Amino acid sequence: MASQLPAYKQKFLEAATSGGVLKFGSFELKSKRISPYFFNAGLFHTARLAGAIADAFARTIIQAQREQGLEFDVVFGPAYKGIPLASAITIKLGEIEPSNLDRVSYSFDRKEAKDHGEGGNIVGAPLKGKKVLIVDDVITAGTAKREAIDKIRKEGGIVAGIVVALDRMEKLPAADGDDSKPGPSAIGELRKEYGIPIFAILTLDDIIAGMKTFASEEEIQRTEAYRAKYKATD
Ligand SMILES: O=P(O)(O)OC[C@H]1O[C@H](OP(=O)(O)OP(=O)(O)O)[C@H](O)[C@@H]1O
Ligand SMILES: O=C(O)c1cc(=O)[nH]c(=O)[nH]1
Repeated sequence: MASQLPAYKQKFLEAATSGGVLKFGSFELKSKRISPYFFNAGLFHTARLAGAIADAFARTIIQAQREQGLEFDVVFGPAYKGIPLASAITIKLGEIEPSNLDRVSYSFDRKEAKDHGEGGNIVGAPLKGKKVLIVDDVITAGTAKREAIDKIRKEGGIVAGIVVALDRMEKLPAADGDDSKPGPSAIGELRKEYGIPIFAILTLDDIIAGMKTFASEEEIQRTEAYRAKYKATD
């Protein structure tokens, strides 16, 4: 239930709801699935909402450091929505734990390489030899995270883990295109394949539990039906 979430996650869910970040309707995803809900992290654009998402990420990251030994030098945000996240989270980490975390840098990629000036693909901290933590808004099929991992490795970085605002808890797209069959989760396969830890502030289950207080019965039913259709087996 949403009321059983830790206070900082509950606060984040309330910020997402009050900021209109969580939308209901019909949305085509990067994976081409048609979803009745959409988490638009681009709407965390006011000082208050940008602070709220950065705070929730920073607390999740610090908890993962304390409890699971997560170690990193650079916070990397994949273009585009990961870019403001990486810079805001880095500032927040330095504010919350200056003695330990004001040494952390941020970095992000360009969707298209720049061929003049400093050139290249990466803006911010160089990644060579660094432990790199990927931060992003949402994980659905994991495609964007695989692309980010490839880019970081190509630059000589070591991927330390991934933190997302929302795990949609979806199965990997089926190789034969038949999404009606059960399948493993995008997040679980990434963990196994790359041997990295992955953390999410919220999951679809948290959102559905929270929806009882702010969404219509029809929106809840459509979101539950989508979860039943695409939820991973693990
Ligand atoms: O788990 P996946 O199936 O990869 O999908 C989720 C990703 O797709 C979107 O990014 P997109 O590449 O559309 O870029 P944007 O940040 O420019 O919106 C979204 O911001 C997530 O990062
Ligand atoms: O899978 C996606 O493309 C996606 C889902 C979502 O909820 N939000 C988003 O920005 N992208």
